[in-house]
Amino acid sequence: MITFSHVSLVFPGTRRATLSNLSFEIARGEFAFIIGPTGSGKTSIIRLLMRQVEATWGTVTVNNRDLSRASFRQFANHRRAIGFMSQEYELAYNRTAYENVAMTLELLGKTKALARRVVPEMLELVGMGGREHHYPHELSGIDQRRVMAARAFINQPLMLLADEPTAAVDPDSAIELMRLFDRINRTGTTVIMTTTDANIVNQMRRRVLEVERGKLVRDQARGVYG
Ligand SMILES: Nc1ncnc2c1ncn2[C@@H]1O[C@H](COP(=O)(O)OP(=O)(O)OP(=O)(O)O)[C@@H](O)[C@H]1O
Repeated sequence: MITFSHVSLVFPGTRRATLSNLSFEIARGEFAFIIGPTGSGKTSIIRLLMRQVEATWGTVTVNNRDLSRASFRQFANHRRAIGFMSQEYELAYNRTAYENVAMTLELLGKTKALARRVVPEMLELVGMGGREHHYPHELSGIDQRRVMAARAFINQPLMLLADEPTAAVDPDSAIELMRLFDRINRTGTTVIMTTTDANIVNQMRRRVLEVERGKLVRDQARGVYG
């Protein structure tokens, strides 16, 4: 589903390559952690997948389509197939949990009737059933992340990209969030997640891609943090 083929990324005005000659494949339905120290290039991999940045050399292919050659329409379809969750608390503060999740559907031009049917189901799935009408400030950090996950997943994307989603979450809550990601993964969605949290990587035992100074130094099935 995803192929990085000899991908290098050099940001304009910088001397050192942020990513150097990265090659790997991720199959549909996989769950992969991207680990590595701060500044190693984890977020840049996610940004390449979203085509927020383009490879300087090499190709990033998703579903046999070279992202750098995608037409505007193909790019729009590509972005619709991605659910994204960052490490920021980024719910709209003046909207309820329900409205925050329904917003994704609204942006995609879906009807309110559809939202009324699927949003409560999704909030139930992430463990927020009965709290649809709570505002973000009334929710704990972990519950806000649950709503963020619901928002990223409501469109049933082919892949869920998460950039350090457990940052600033206590260890128990981080594990809970991982159970949720596991549940999402079991529906067939490919999950790719950056993290520096050894505990969750060691508990989940999923594929581990380790980057160090922009190079892929380890690709291990059922890996540990190391
Ligand atoms: N737009 C940019 N212009 C120049 N350099 C950049 C840009 N974006 C990222 N970098 C550099 O690329 C390197 C890798 O950054 P990246 O955010 O991918 O690392 P990371 O592993 O995700 O780090 P963190 O754990 O801190 O998020 C860093 O040295 C960063 O300063």
